[in-house]
Amino acid sequence: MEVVIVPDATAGGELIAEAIAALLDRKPDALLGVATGSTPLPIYRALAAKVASGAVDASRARICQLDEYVGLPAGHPESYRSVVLREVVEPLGLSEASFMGPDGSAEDVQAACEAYDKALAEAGGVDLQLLGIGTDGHIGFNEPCSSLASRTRIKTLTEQTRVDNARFFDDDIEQVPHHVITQGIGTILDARHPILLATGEGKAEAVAQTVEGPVASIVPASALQLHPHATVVVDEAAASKLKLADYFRATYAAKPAWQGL
Ligand SMILES: N[C@@H]1[C@@H](O)[C@H](O)[C@@H](COP(=O)(O)O)O[C@@H]1O
Repeated sequence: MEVVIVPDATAGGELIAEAIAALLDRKPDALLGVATGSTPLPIYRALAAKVASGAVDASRARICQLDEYVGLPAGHPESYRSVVLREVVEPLGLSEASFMGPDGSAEDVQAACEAYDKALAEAGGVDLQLLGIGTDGHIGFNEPCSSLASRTRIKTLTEQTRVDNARFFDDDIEQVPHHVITQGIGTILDARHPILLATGEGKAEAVAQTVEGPVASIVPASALQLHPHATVVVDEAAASKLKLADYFRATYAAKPAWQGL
Protein backbone atom coordinates (compact mmCIF):
# COMPACT_ATOMS: atom_id res chain seq x y z
CA MET A 1 0.00 0.00 0.00
CA GLU A 2 1.39 3.40 -0.94
CA VAL A 3 0.54 6.33 1.33
CA VAL A 4 0.93 9.83 -0.09
CA ILE A 5 0.63 12.80 2.27
CA VAL A 6 -0.43 16.02 0.56
CA PRO A 7 -0.80 19.50 2.07
CA ASP A 8 -4.55 19.78 1.57
CA ALA A 9 -7.64 18.50 -0.22
CA THR A 10 -6.98 20.58 -3.35
CA ALA A 11 -3.52 19.07 -3.74
CA GLY A 12 -4.97 15.59 -3.25
CA GLY A 13 -7.58 16.26 -5.92
CA GLU A 14 -4.93 17.52 -8.34
CA LEU A 15 -2.62 14.55 -7.74
CA ILE A 16 -5.37 12.00 -8.34
CA ALA A 17 -6.69 13.89 -11.37
CA GLU A 18 -3.14 13.64 -12.78
CA ALA A 19 -3.21 9.87 -12.24
CA ILE A 20 -6.56 9.65 -14.06
CA ALA A 21 -5.17 11.78 -16.88
CA ALA A 22 -2.18 9.45 -17.22
CA LEU A 23 -4.50 6.44 -17.30
CA LEU A 24 -6.72 8.00 -20.00
CA ASP A 25 -3.62 8.79 -22.00
CA ARG A 26 -2.60 5.15 -22.13
CA LYS A 27 -6.15 3.72 -22.14
CA PRO A 28 -8.67 6.25 -23.51
CA ASP A 29 -11.71 4.04 -22.78
CA ALA A 30 -10.67 3.23 -19.21
CA LEU A 31 -13.44 2.31 -16.79
CA LEU A 32 -13.29 4.76 -13.86
CA GLY A 33 -15.04 3.79 -10.66
CA VAL A 34 -16.18 6.90 -8.85
CA ALA A 35 -17.17 7.55 -5.25
CA THR A 36 -19.64 10.03 -3.83
CA GLY A 37 -19.46 12.15 -0.67
CA SER A 38 -17.66 15.48 -0.26
CA THR A 39 -14.10 14.15 -0.32
CA PRO A 40 -13.68 13.31 -4.03
CA LEU A 41 -15.16 16.58 -5.31
CA PRO A 42 -11.71 18.25 -5.67
CA ILE A 43 -10.68 15.33 -7.92
CA TYR A 44 -13.69 15.82 -10.18
CA ARG A 45 -13.14 19.59 -10.34
CA ALA A 46 -9.45 19.18 -11.19
CA LEU A 47 -10.22 16.58 -13.85
CA ALA A 48 -13.03 18.65 -15.40
CA ALA A 49 -10.65 21.64 -15.57
CA LYS A 50 -8.08 19.54 -17.43
CA VAL A 51 -10.75 18.38 -19.88
CA ALA A 52 -12.03 21.94 -20.39
CA SER A 53 -8.51 23.22 -21.09
CA GLY A 54 -7.89 20.43 -23.60
CA ALA A 55 -5.08 18.90 -21.50
CA VAL A 56 -7.04 15.63 -21.15
CA ASP A 57 -9.26 13.83 -23.63
CA ALA A 58 -11.90 12.03 -21.58
CA SER A 59 -14.34 11.60 -24.46
CA ARG A 60 -14.05 7.79 -24.45
CA ALA A 61 -13.88 7.35 -20.67
CA ARG A 62 -16.44 5.12 -19.01
CA ILE A 63 -17.75 5.83 -15.52
CA CYS A 64 -19.15 3.39 -12.99
CA GLN A 65 -20.75 3.84 -9.63
CA LEU A 66 -19.54 2.44 -6.31
CA ASP A 67 -22.76 2.34 -4.33
CA GLU A 68 -26.35 3.54 -4.21
CA TYR A 69 -29.22 4.14 -1.84
CA VAL A 70 -32.12 1.71 -2.05
CA GLY A 71 -35.64 3.02 -2.42
CA LEU A 72 -35.13 6.69 -3.33
CA PRO A 73 -37.51 7.69 -6.11
CA ALA A 74 -35.90 7.69 -9.58
CA GLY A 75 -34.26 11.04 -10.23
CA HIS A 76 -33.99 11.97 -6.52
CA PRO A 77 -31.20 14.59 -6.41
CA GLU A 78 -29.33 12.70 -3.66
CA SER A 79 -29.49 9.29 -5.29
CA TYR A 80 -25.87 8.48 -6.07
CA ARG A 81 -26.81 8.04 -9.72
CA SER A 82 -27.96 11.69 -9.79
CA VAL A 83 -24.86 12.81 -7.88
CA VAL A 84 -22.45 11.02 -10.23
CA LEU A 85 -24.25 12.34 -13.32
CA ARG A 86 -24.15 15.88 -11.86
CA GLU A 87 -20.61 15.88 -10.41
CA VAL A 88 -18.72 13.66 -12.84
CA VAL A 89 -20.48 12.65 -16.06
CA GLU A 90 -21.81 16.08 -17.08
CA PRO A 91 -18.71 18.13 -16.12
CA LEU A 92 -16.54 15.74 -18.15
CA GLY A 93 -18.82 16.26 -21.15
CA LEU A 94 -19.85 12.59 -21.21
CA SER A 95 -23.29 11.18 -21.95
CA GLU A 96 -25.34 8.84 -19.79
CA ALA A 97 -24.40 6.07 -22.23
CA SER A 98 -20.88 6.09 -20.77
CA PHE A 99 -22.20 5.51 -17.26
CA MET A 100 -23.09 2.32 -15.38
CA GLY A 101 -24.53 1.88 -11.92
CA PRO A 102 -26.68 -0.47 -9.86
CA ASP A 103 -30.44 0.02 -9.95
CA GLY A 104 -31.42 1.22 -6.47
CA SER A 105 -35.11 1.19 -7.33
CA ALA A 106 -35.19 -2.39 -8.67
CA GLU A 107 -37.95 -4.61 -7.31
CA ASP A 108 -35.52 -7.51 -7.12
CA VAL A 109 -32.54 -5.89 -5.40
CA GLN A 110 -30.49 -9.09 -5.23
CA ALA A 111 -30.86 -9.61 -8.98
CA ALA A 112 -29.85 -5.97 -9.57
CA CYS A 113 -26.70 -6.51 -7.47
CA GLU A 114 -25.71 -9.66 -9.34
CA ALA A 115 -26.42 -7.95 -12.66
CA TYR A 116 -24.13 -5.07 -11.70
CA ASP A 117 -21.21 -7.31 -10.74
CA LYS A 118 -21.67 -9.16 -14.05
CA ALA A 119 -21.82 -5.88 -16.00
CA LEU A 120 -18.58 -4.68 -14.40
CA ALA A 121 -16.81 -7.90 -15.36
CA GLU A 122 -18.22 -7.80 -18.91
CA ALA A 123 -17.02 -4.22 -19.25
CA GLY A 124 -13.49 -5.52 -18.68
CA GLY A 125 -13.24 -4.65 -14.99
CA VAL A 126 -12.62 -1.36 -13.26
CA ASP A 127 -9.28 0.23 -14.15
CA LEU A 128 -9.13 2.84 -11.40
CA GLN A 129 -11.50 2.92 -8.44
CA LEU A 130 -11.78 6.11 -6.41
CA LEU A 131 -12.74 5.66 -2.78
CA GLY A 132 -13.52 7.86 0.18
CA ILE A 133 -13.71 6.53 3.71
CA GLY A 134 -16.42 6.70 6.33
CA THR A 135 -15.58 7.78 9.87
CA ASP A 136 -16.12 4.13 10.84
CA GLY A 137 -13.68 2.91 8.18
CA HIS A 138 -16.25 1.92 5.58
CA ILE A 139 -15.51 1.96 1.85
CA GLY A 140 -18.42 2.21 -0.54
CA PHE A 141 -21.16 1.34 1.88
CA ASN A 142 -19.37 -1.70 3.28
CA GLU A 143 -20.01 -1.11 6.95
CA PRO A 144 -17.88 -2.63 9.72
CA CYS A 145 -17.91 -6.44 9.76
CA SER A 146 -18.66 -6.66 6.03
CA SER A 147 -17.16 -9.80 4.55
CA LEU A 148 -13.78 -9.05 3.04
CA ALA A 149 -14.79 -11.35 0.16
CA SER A 150 -18.19 -9.71 -0.39
CA ARG A 151 -19.63 -8.97 -3.81
CA THR A 152 -22.18 -6.28 -4.71
CA ARG A 153 -25.17 -6.69 -2.41
CA ILE A 154 -27.65 -4.91 -0.18
CA LYS A 155 -26.40 -3.57 3.18
CA THR A 156 -27.98 -1.81 6.14
CA LEU A 157 -26.38 1.49 7.17
CA THR A 158 -25.13 2.07 10.69
CA GLU A 159 -26.70 4.87 12.67
CA GLN A 160 -23.36 6.74 12.48
CA THR A 161 -23.34 6.68 8.66
CA ARG A 162 -26.96 7.85 8.53
CA VAL A 163 -26.04 10.72 10.90
CA ASP A 164 -22.96 11.55 8.77
CA ASN A 165 -25.01 11.58 5.56
CA ALA A 166 -28.03 13.48 6.93
CA ARG A 167 -26.37 16.71 5.73
CA PHE A 168 -27.34 15.71 2.19
CA PHE A 169 -30.97 15.26 3.29
CA ASP A 170 -31.83 18.63 4.88
CA ASP A 171 -30.09 17.48 8.11
CA ASP A 172 -33.04 15.16 8.64
CA ILE A 173 -31.90 11.62 9.48
CA GLU A 174 -35.41 10.31 8.86
CA GLN A 175 -34.92 11.01 5.16
CA VAL A 176 -31.69 8.97 4.97
CA PRO A 177 -32.46 5.47 3.66
CA HIS A 178 -31.58 2.51 5.86
CA HIS A 179 -30.65 0.29 2.94
CA VAL A 180 -28.07 0.61 0.19
CA ILE A 181 -26.47 -1.35 -2.62
CA THR A 182 -22.70 -1.36 -2.55
CA GLN A 183 -19.92 -2.97 -4.51
CA GLY A 184 -18.58 -5.61 -2.15
CA ILE A 185 -15.10 -5.46 -0.72
CA GLY A 186 -14.16 -8.34 -3.03
CA THR A 187 -15.61 -6.38 -5.95
CA ILE A 188 -13.60 -3.28 -5.00
CA LEU A 189 -10.42 -5.35 -4.68
CA ASP A 190 -10.96 -6.55 -8.29
CA ALA A 191 -10.25 -3.00 -9.52
CA ARG A 192 -6.77 -2.71 -11.05
CA HIS A 193 -5.92 0.37 -8.98
CA PRO A 194 -7.96 1.48 -5.98
CA ILE A 195 -7.15 5.04 -4.82
CA LEU A 196 -8.57 6.19 -1.49
CA LEU A 197 -8.64 9.90 -0.68
CA ALA A 198 -9.20 11.03 2.92
CA THR A 199 -9.13 14.60 4.13
CA GLY A 200 -9.73 16.29 7.47
CA GLU A 201 -9.07 15.35 11.08
CA GLY A 202 -12.37 13.48 11.33
CA LYS A 203 -10.87 10.74 9.14
CA ALA A 204 -7.50 10.48 10.96
CA GLU A 205 -8.44 7.53 13.19
CA ALA A 206 -10.04 5.57 10.35
CA VAL A 207 -6.98 6.23 8.16
CA ALA A 208 -4.54 5.08 10.87
CA GLN A 209 -6.46 1.85 11.37
CA THR A 210 -6.77 1.31 7.61
CA VAL A 211 -3.07 1.76 6.93
CA GLU A 212 -1.34 0.64 10.13
CA GLY A 213 -3.87 -1.59 11.83
CA PRO A 214 -4.51 -5.26 11.17
CA VAL A 215 -6.59 -6.38 8.19
CA ALA A 216 -9.96 -6.79 9.85
CA SER A 217 -13.56 -6.53 8.76
CA ILE A 218 -14.23 -4.16 11.66
CA VAL A 219 -12.29 -1.61 9.54
CA PRO A 220 -13.44 -2.48 6.02
CA ALA A 221 -10.92 -0.17 4.31
CA SER A 222 -8.07 -2.20 5.86
CA ALA A 223 -8.82 -4.81 3.16
CA LEU A 224 -6.92 -2.52 0.78
CA GLN A 225 -3.75 -3.90 2.40
CA LEU A 226 -4.50 -7.08 0.46
CA HIS A 227 -4.38 -5.31 -2.92
CA PRO A 228 -1.06 -5.33 -4.80
CA HIS A 229 -1.50 -1.74 -6.03
CA ALA A 230 -3.56 0.35 -3.62
CA THR A 231 -2.89 4.04 -3.01
CA VAL A 232 -4.04 6.07 -0.03
CA VAL A 233 -3.83 9.85 -0.46
CA VAL A 234 -4.31 11.86 2.74
CA ASP A 235 -4.00 15.49 3.71
CA GLU A 236 -1.95 16.50 6.77
CA ALA A 237 -5.01 16.44 9.04
CA ALA A 238 -6.11 12.96 7.97
CA ALA A 239 -2.48 11.78 8.31
CA SER A 240 -2.14 13.15 11.85
CA LYS A 241 -2.48 9.74 13.56
CA LEU A 242 -0.11 7.82 11.28
CA LYS A 243 2.93 6.55 13.19
CA LEU A 244 4.90 6.08 9.97
CA ALA A 245 4.04 9.51 8.48
CA ASP A 246 7.70 10.54 8.16
CA TYR A 247 8.55 7.28 6.41
CA PHE A 248 5.66 7.75 3.98
CA ARG A 249 6.81 11.31 3.26
CA ALA A 250 10.42 10.26 2.65
CA THR A 251 9.37 7.35 0.44
CA TYR A 252 7.16 9.51 -1.74
CA ALA A 253 9.80 12.27 -1.96
CA ALA A 254 12.31 9.70 -3.25
CA LYS A 255 9.89 8.12 -5.74
CA PRO A 256 10.97 8.24 -9.39
CA ALA A 257 8.61 10.55 -11.31
CA TRP A 258 8.07 7.99 -14.09
CA GLN A 259 6.27 5.68 -11.68
CA GLY A 260 3.29 8.01 -11.24
CA LEU A 261 0.82 6.93 -8.59
N1 LIG B 1 -20.97 5.78 0.45
C1 LIG B 1 -20.24 6.96 0.68
C2 LIG B 1 -18.76 6.62 0.72
O1 LIG B 1 -18.34 6.16 -0.56
C3 LIG B 1 -17.97 7.83 1.14
O2 LIG B 1 -16.60 7.52 1.16
C4 LIG B 1 -18.41 8.27 2.52
C5 LIG B 1 -17.61 9.43 3.07
O3 LIG B 1 -18.12 10.64 2.62
P1 LIG B 1 -17.39 12.03 2.75
O4 LIG B 1 -16.32 12.01 1.73
O5 LIG B 1 -18.44 13.05 2.45
O6 LIG B 1 -16.86 12.10 4.14
O7 LIG B 1 -19.78 8.66 2.40
C6 LIG B 1 -20.68 7.66 1.96
O8 LIG B 1 -20.90 6.77 2.99
